[in-house]
Amino acid sequence: MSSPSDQSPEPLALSVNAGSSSLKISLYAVHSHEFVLGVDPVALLLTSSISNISAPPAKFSFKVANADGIVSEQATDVKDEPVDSITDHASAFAHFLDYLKQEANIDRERIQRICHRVVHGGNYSDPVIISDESFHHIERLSDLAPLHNGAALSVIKACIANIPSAQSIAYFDTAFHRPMPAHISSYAINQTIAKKRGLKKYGFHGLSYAFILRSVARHLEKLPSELNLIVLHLGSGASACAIKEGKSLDTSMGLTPLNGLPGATRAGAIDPSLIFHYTNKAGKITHDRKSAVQLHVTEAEHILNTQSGWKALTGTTDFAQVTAKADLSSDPDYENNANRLAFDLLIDRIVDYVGGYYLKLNGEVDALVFSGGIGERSKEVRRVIGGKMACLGFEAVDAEKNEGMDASEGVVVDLGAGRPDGEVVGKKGKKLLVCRTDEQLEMARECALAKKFWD
Ligand SMILES: Nc1ncnc2c1ncn2[C@@H]1O[C@H](COP(=O)(O)OP(=O)(O)O)[C@@H](O)[C@H]1O
Ligand SMILES: CC(=O)OP(=O)(O)O
Ligand SMILES: [Mg+2]
Repeated sequence: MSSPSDQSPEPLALSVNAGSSSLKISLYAVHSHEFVLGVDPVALLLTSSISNISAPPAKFSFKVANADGIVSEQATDVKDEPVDSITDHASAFAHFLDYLKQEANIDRERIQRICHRVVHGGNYSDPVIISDESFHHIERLSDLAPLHNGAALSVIKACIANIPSAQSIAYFDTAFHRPMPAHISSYAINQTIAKKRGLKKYGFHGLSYAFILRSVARHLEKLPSELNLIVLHLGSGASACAIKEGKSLDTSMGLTPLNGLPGATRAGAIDPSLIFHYTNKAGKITHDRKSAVQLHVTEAEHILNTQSGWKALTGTTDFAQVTAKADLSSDPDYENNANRLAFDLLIDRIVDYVGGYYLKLNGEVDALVFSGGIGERSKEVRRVIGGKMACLGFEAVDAEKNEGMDASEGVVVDLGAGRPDGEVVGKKGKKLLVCRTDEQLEMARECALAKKFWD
């Protein structure tokens, strides 16, 4: 096991990203609190991920960065080690802390700030220091993000207990979407009830979209406020976002992260009446004993959040396996190949959003960006979606760049091969990009630059 190269007395910031089926944790040295264009105020020391938390055995990875803050694909630390003792986000974090203590030469006392990705922040628009009040605010929103907020709170509790020297700060996925105009974020329901109960589109994956916007702006040498993008964040939970002049215009998730694109265990958008025909217990409250907080979710929400998506269609939550068995080179046989049905269904739903967002942006789109585990790794999804974009004037997918994506370097990779008519788009727009999103870095960066959190 290599040791982190950082032995300087700079403060450290830990960033924790509790996803629906994963926990991703990165540790950074904080170099500066000043904004300098193109320079990161933090440097990565190590990163760890625990995946498959909802489809055991969970898999643990732990990698130490080199002196340039880069984790190479060849890093020899732990990779995808199955760990039976990990059954939820709290035990995943405990495993990480044990590992940090035993294997990495890090003094926990040096960790001064811990940034937590909290998926639902309601009307909070800025990050908040964890206090009794903010903790309870996040707890009250747990029913609106049943796979997420409780998991984040369990890790926040573990940090308060095990790293008492550090201050915990919550960063919200919903914050990025606060600028959405009311005619887009409102549902066509009674507005008195909607306002009283906060029933509107909040949108999620906002930390990822903020990171992608900044990274693509850097890549295209433009200001974020000059960019119109359609971004696909395709992971265990999947969403799309239309970004207009650097602000969220629309996104596919809604009041909760259930709406929109289907995911590993989530149905995505359905006719809301469907669930009452699926089960006659739809309205019954279920008590999820595994959840770290008391959840009041209905059987309907339980089924649509945890018993649907790729898991229901194919039996696996891993889209790589779905793709491998989809037999993409033959005509579809949906009756006999559930994997092909799942693959084509995802493509169909992505096309719905991309087409709609293209019109909402008046066809003025700088780039379509793929991100998340599926967007960054599935050459098949990128090839098929990329192919469909050509009719809108996007560059064609360069097959070699697309196939070689895993081995390529950089945060943003351009897949474009010029227009089919031979015109090379260059910096004019309608590019096909992949962005290796990093919610942990987004939080650590924002934290380092927020002087109010360091006074
Ligand atoms: N080569 C691949 N092809 C298609 N999908 C992949 C591939 N590798 C990983 N994935 C998918 O990416 C998902 C994880 O995405 P990620 O964004 O890391 O998840 P999370 O939502 O937990 O943060 C996995 O569940 C798997 O379905
Ligand atoms: C909001 C959401 O679904 O997040 P994740 O994909 O990390 O589960
Ligand atoms: Mg995620």
